[in-house]
Amino acid sequence: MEPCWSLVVPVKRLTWAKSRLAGLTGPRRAELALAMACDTVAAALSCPNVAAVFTVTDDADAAEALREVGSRVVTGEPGTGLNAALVHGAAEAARQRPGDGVCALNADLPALRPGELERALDEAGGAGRSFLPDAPGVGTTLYAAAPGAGFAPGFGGASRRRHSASGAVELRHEGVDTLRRDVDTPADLRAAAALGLGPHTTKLMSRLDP
Ligand SMILES: Nc1nc2c(ncn2[C@@H]2O[C@H](COP(=O)(O)OP(=O)(O)OP(=O)(O)O)[C@@H](O)[C@H]2O)c(=O)[nH]1
Ligand SMILES: C=C(OP(=O)(O)O)C(=O)O
Repeated sequence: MEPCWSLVVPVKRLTWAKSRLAGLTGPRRAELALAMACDTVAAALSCPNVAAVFTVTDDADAAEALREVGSRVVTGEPGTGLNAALVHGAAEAARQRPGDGVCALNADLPALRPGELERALDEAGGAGRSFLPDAPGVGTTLYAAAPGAGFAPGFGGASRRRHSASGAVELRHEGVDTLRRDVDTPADLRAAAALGLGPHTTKLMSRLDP
């Protein structure tokens, strides 16, 4: 099958990222945020229906590493938060790959398996605008706009309810555990580890103090 999705993956400046993990990793928090982003991007790029991954970041260190794993880095976001950064990335994706569906994917999915993303995107292709709630069922890990559908993400806080109220279709929950398993807290990281972390995060975790 021809790849038909452009993914937009937002990566916050590393010094501000993953504040809820500060207690676990101390000064390694930024490295952990970047390792999880690299695993997310690498898994997404292995997905047969993903044509390109656009990472949106104004962090120079993150940009270098994210380029190395194969993403196209988009800089110059407005600086007004996550949804504005996603819209900025989606505009660049549409410029470079007109005709693709555009899908926002959080960068904190270190256990992501390409087959799960492939299945969700296949379903999203027939749904106009769609989304997948995170594992706790409050937030969102993926928001997709099929070709021709408007891209209007509403991430932040209780975004599952917001996306649902906007008329976006909630995708099936079955068989997509790694796609829903975002990592904000130490407990989330343990849950992701139980699913199987990607190589960047695994390598970093092995260096962290017990
Ligand atoms: N480019 C960009 N990415 C963002 C921004 N805010 C959040 N993100 C990204 O959006 C996704 C979800 O982010 P959050 O969970 O809200 O923030 P976080 O830094 O991951 O974690 P906390 O500090 O614990 O809130 C992650 O991939 C972040 O890197 C932003 O303003 N710009
Ligand atoms: C921004 C979101 O992610 P998180 O739960 O990681 O803050 C969200 O779920 O809308």
